[in-house]
Amino acid sequence: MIAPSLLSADFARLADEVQRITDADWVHVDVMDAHFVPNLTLGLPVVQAIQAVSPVPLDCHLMITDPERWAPGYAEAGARNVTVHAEACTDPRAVARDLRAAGALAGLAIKPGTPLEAYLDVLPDFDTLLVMTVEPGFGGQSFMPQTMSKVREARRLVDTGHLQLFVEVDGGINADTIEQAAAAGADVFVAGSAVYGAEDPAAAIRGLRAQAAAARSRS
Ligand SMILES: O=C(CO)[C@H](O)[C@H](O)COP(=O)(O)O
Repeated sequence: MIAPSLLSADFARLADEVQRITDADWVHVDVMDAHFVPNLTLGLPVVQAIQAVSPVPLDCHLMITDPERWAPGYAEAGARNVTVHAEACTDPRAVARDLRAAGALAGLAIKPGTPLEAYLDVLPDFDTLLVMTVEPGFGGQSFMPQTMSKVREARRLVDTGHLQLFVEVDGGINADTIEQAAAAGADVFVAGSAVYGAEDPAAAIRGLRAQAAAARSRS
């Protein structure tokens, strides 16, 4: 699945920007609070407005502190998937339970320096594992190949039946890096600049999806 990140879209024209990516599987919405990450983007009222006009399901990535308090609101707004950061949670299982009860898939994100092993016990309660392939906070950064060991391990756990979730990657995903992430076993690819920076976003989405599918079938 390809999930273009609105972080690279024109924030003054969000309704038009979601219409440019109707070929996408999810639209990725980065919520940043200038506290968990050193950047500030948008919050629930804007997500509600996007939800009302988006033909594509929303994938909300909450880079915020106190996700226990705020995350369920994004699920109640109708987002398909809501991801919280493991590093920000005091009780990840409780967040997952609340997200699912509100009708969303529950996602857990880990930063590049966070080991997967630290969260293996809670992952059965989640539907999505987001492996950050850059430090969260800004678009346009370089993909960190050292994060692929976590994607490979998550893929192995899914393929052997120990976990049942989507493996998502986010940060620096483009035509030069997507095959590496697909070969490692990712299912969902967030791409900001590679889609919204392209002359034809729809063609960019199709190209990335074809590259990922080919790399996955070769691996
Ligand atoms: O979560 C993010 C940053 O924290 C963004 O989704 C991500 O960086 C996408 O942008 P790009 O594809 O340009 O790297």
